[in-house]
Amino acid sequence: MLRSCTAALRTLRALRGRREGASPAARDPVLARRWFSTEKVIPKDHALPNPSWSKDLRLLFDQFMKKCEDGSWERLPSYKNSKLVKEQLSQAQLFTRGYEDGLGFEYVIFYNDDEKRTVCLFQGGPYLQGVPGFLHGGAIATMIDAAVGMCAAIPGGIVMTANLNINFKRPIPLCSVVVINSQLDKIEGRKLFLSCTVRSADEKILYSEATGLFIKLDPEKSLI
Ligand SMILES: CCCCCCCCCCCCCC(=O)SCCNC(=O)CCNC(=O)[C@H](O)C(C)(C)COP(=O)(O)OP(=O)(O)OC[C@H]1O[C@@H](n2cnc3c(N)ncnc32)[C@H](O)[C@@H]1OP(=O)(O)O
Repeated sequence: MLRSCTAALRTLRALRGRREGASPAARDPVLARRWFSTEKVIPKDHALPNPSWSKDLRLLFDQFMKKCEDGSWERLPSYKNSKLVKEQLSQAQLFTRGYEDGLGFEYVIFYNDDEKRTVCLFQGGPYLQGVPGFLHGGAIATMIDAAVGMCAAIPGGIVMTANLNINFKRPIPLCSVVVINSQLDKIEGRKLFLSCTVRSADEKILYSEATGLFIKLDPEKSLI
């Protein structure tokens, strides 16, 4: 936990240095290599380990990657930008991917098609603080929405959250790793009903429980 916070703060210090006119490369060669690479820019898959990931997150990631080997689970890639956005919205980014590595939402989602469920491994960084030392409830809700939404979107296609009901049972320590288990419970026409739990990496602490209703968009209806 301490190491991941340290890595996140290193990024933060380098960014501050950049604002103040100092070269991040001079301050941090690791960041410099990452930022000033001459390689062709290709969309970055953010659902892969980076140096801000804690040992706990790496360990769980490796365990799930092993489960992917027989095809029962698959890792879902994740990108900041969507090709769907129009030119004037070219700065649009997926909310959960708008932070430098380690400062905000670090996560990866795995999907099991037979069981219609996802497991999201999530490490909330220092920019997501609410009560000092703990994650902000809105950040937890965001991550639940994204994880449960993904579980709905794979079978449902383009869906939107109509209702999300969360019970926050225990505060989540900042920079710790939690496991968000989401399950598709029922489909009724365009309505997808899901539930989820948020637990500590060792599964001993139940932090939050939630239920969600997602609606498959009707192509005949306009959103506005
Ligand atoms: C492949 C995709 C990739 C995506 C990648 C990125 C994923 C990242 C994931 C990020 C995830 C982030 C996700 C986000 O951030 S989504 C952003 C937050 N959500 C919104 O902004 C949604 C706003 N709401 C709407 O636009 C509309 O209300 C929607 C589209 C949801 C439904 O309007 P629509 O006109 O289409 O449907 P309808 O009104 O005919 O209703 C249909 C049925 O549903 C029932 N109903 C409706 N609402 C409720 C309710 N609140 N409780 C109980 N029931 C409700 C209704 O009674 C009816 O039932 P029935 O009469 O048929 O029995």
